[in-house]
Amino acid sequence: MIEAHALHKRYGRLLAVDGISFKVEPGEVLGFLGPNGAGKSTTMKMIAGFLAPTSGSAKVCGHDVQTQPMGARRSLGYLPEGAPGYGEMSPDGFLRFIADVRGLAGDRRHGRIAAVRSRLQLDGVWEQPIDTLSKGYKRRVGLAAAILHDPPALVLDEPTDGLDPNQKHEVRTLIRELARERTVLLSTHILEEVEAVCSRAIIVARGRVLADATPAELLARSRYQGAVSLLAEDSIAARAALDGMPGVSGFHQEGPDGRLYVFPQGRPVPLDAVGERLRQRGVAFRGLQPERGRLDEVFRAITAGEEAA
Ligand SMILES: Nc1ncnc2c1ncn2[C@@H]1O[C@H](COP(=O)(O)OP(=O)(O)OP(=O)(O)O)[C@@H](O)[C@H]1O
Repeated sequence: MIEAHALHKRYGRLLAVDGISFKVEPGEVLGFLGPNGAGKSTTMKMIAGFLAPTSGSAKVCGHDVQTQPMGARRSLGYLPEGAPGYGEMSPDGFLRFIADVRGLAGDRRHGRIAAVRSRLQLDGVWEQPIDTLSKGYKRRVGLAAAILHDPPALVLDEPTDGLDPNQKHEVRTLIRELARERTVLLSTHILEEVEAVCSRAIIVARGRVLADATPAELLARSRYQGAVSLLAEDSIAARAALDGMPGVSGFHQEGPDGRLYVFPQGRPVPLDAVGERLRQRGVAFRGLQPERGRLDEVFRAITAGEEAA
């Protein structure tokens, strides 16, 4: 379990974190989401014990990060933003170094290094300087270091930032696997990541929590949820045909192909009835489909006007 209680962090005149509280239970992947400068990294550094809070506290598996740092550090794996330091070292040297820092010795040390080498598929680059690895492999080395001591809780700061789509997919699959037996807090500003790996998301801006919900609950706030969309040969005729239809609240046309969105009123727009009505009125159309809602729109609505100065 990871807990934050009224965390505050002040940098001079800037209150970067302004009373953030949450709990992450085992088996949960909590996405920490927010615009640039929202206070995500600062919060994660306070949970990881790299930065002292101005006030408030954090606990990892019941250990207070400030007053019981040894217990908290033992229980937590932390992936900082960007690439691992010590770029001149190979994954082999770096992970042996981390094992020393973590106080791993004997069979356990040997076993854990072999376990992360295999789990993160580092065989092919084991002796290569980290500086010369691709971003995807660098991130794998960072994750290997974070889980080397087999901690029950993980804090991952933007784990897929800067990776190409294949590497993103690979790291997300790994996170989902790791999360099965752990508590995971990850920060991101990539909305698709929330849907791909998170069981819950907290949206922060200017150091405050603005929303705490499951991805499905967030999607339910989208005006696109329950809408249908279609490509009409004559979209003015399509609008005229559907205008006033029960359950339809309005229209919006967008995108390079001029897709027409039909918004719901109360309950989802009935897809079949829309198709039937267009056919009856002789309006040619294709690509009629239901819409599931858009996280980007919900995120924008929640954080509008909340960018850091
Ligand atoms: N050491 C520091 N000294 C002064 N200000 C800082 C320091 N570290 C961060 N800040 C400021 O605190 C605010 C929060 O920064 P933080 O890095 O926590 O945000 P973030 O949500 O992680 O942003 P990003 O998505 O860009 O990484 C920003 O305005 C940032 O400029």
